[in-house]
Amino acid sequence: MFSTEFLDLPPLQTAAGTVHLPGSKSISNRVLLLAALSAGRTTVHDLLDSDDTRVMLDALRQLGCGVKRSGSTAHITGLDGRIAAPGPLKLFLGNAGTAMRPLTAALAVLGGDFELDGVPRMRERPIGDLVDALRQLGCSIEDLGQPGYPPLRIGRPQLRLDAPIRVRGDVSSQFLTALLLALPLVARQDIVIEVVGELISKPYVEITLSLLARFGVAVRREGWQRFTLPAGSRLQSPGEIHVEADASSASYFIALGAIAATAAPLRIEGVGESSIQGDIRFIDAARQMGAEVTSFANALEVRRGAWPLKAIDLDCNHIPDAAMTLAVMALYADGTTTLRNIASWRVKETDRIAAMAIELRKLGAQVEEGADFLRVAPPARWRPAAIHTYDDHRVAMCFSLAAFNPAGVHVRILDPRCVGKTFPDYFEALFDTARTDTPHIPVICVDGPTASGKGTLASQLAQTLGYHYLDSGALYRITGLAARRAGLALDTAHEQSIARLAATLPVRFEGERVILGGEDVSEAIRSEAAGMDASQVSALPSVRSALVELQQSFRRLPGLVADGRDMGTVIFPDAPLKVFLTASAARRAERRHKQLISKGIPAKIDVLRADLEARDARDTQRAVAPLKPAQDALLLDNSDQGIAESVAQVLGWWEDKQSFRHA
Ligand SMILES: Nc1ncnc2c1ncn2[C@@H]1O[C@H](COP(=O)(O)OP(=O)(O)OP(=O)(O)O)[C@@H](O)[C@H]1O
Ligand SMILES: Nc1ccn([C@H]2C[C@H](O)[C@@H](COP(=O)(O)O)O2)c(=O)n1
Repeated sequence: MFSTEFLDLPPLQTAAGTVHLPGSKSISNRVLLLAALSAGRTTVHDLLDSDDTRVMLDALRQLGCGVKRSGSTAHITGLDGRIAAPGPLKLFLGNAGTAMRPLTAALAVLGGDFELDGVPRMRERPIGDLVDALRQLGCSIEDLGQPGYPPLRIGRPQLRLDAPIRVRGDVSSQFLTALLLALPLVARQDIVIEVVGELISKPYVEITLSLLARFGVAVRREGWQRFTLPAGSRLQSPGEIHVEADASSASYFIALGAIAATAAPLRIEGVGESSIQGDIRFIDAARQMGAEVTSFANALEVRRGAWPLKAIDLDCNHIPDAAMTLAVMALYADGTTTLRNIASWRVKETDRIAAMAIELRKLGAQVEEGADFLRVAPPARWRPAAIHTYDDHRVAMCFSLAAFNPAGVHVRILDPRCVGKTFPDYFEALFDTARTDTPHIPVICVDGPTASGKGTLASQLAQTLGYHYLDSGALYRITGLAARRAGLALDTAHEQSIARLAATLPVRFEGERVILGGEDVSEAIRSEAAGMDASQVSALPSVRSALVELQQSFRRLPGLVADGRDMGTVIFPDAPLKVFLTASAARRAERRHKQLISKGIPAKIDVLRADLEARDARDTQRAVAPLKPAQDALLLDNSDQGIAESVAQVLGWWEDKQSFRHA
């Protein structure tokens, strides 16, 4: 997952390959709660691992439920309708509506002493209609803050089950879902639920009914107005259950295929058109806009059909979450798109109608918003934009698709980590399937003499920007080590043999570790002697040529920070930012001395200084790719600068080259 403050998306052009979708959030959290409340042990396969499922699992553990996880499988030992830890207990449910609403209902009918709360936005998400329904039933629920919103305190109920329970269905279908999931716990007699108002997001209620059936409870439904839980209903574990991949998450890749899969279809693994999730009907909307979608049992293939996409006017009540993706597809349409009946967007993770309108306008679109609709006309002129994401995963994911704009303007996604709610590796999946010409992939080069702090600076830049990192010196160090181990003298007489070694290095980078032929050589290549050997082999032209392609292969989306001696002059001459980092020899010797001593390696400062000056001399005087600043490099002497200052300086230079409008 990208945990950076922002993520810059360079212009993206096409898409291809296969994406494997994570499990559905809606199904995962329903299944977890049902498994926890039921009798027996349930093994849940393909469970989504995300912020929302984590808060649900934590809450279930606190309630005394047995939870064991291994990878995407969870083993839940159910409570069989009795809470092992009836409180007092405080449950923190983040911003997970799929945890807050059903847990409120389940705990309220079972009774105990519980306080349920979440992040500040959760305190703005209404729950009053559910609380009203539960109070009709005789549940004890106290508003601890603003009435009708979390936090809530739950006490012991005095249940009255004979009269129908009336619940509003026109604000959120989660209120009805919460009652349906909780009431089998107390179905000593038939329990009737009546929906007041037009029920929205019906497909989500269908998911609830179908999962209840898997747990042995057959709800009788009369239209979408009346639901009966038969007397004697009891939640019973099905033993094993598989979570379908998330159909709402599929929408970003269906849209990606429609916008950018020009040569071959994009394959989406995990859901097919027969999914039980309502958002799968996003496919119909995408087809209307021009996508060519083929469905398989558990996969989809999508490619671009009509281009530009066709503008649509659509009632989106049945696909409330996925419909946000349509708003971004509308940027690529041949006219104005109208998305109707989306009032529920206003009470989601953020006010999504307002958020989408503001951010789409930043890109240059003409947008009109109403209480329950959004109208989007594509930009006459695209503008680069920094997209505010409002701690809303869907805003972040759908706006990433704006990076395919034909004007090639850059898009910055602020707080990309918010995708952790449902699709932690969303951006990784996007970068695996998006394609762009290599020159579009940004590279920051940091060249300079030894111990100037290149590695420190470059790796911190990469971390801050979410870019890949290339320590090119490590490749010469590994080559030197491999040559020594092969018994080769590091001289021109052995140049071809060493070059052959370099071209076929069995090297792997695992985070900070360097693995050569299965052996961890991370420490071995860091010695001063290995640095000298690297300097020697790096003076051999054939060795340098042998390593060019490998170094250039590190240039991958979303970008690269590379450090070395010739990054800006030879390997990435088109890099948009080149930094030549220096510090006085005295200061560099001091730093190296400190570095070695801190690792328990004895060293003498004057010897280190002589060594690094010898290395500087060889690196700058060699015939091929000598150490020197590229013509367009910015010089940074950090002799009197700390690390943070150097990093801030270079980030400032990088920022000056960007053209984002900040919100
Ligand atoms: N601006 C700075 N101020 C003080 N110390 C620094 C600064 N930059 C780096 N250092 C320290 O100097 C030491 C050498 O830094 P680093 O390993 O990044 O240098 P390098 O240029 O990559 O060296 P080499 O080319 O030999 O790999 C490290 O201990 C690092 O923490
Ligand atoms: N792009 C590069 C990187 C490194 N070298 C050579 C010269 C250095 O002395 C040696 C070790 O590099 P370090 O790990 O200290 O950065 O490798 C080079 O020629 N070109």
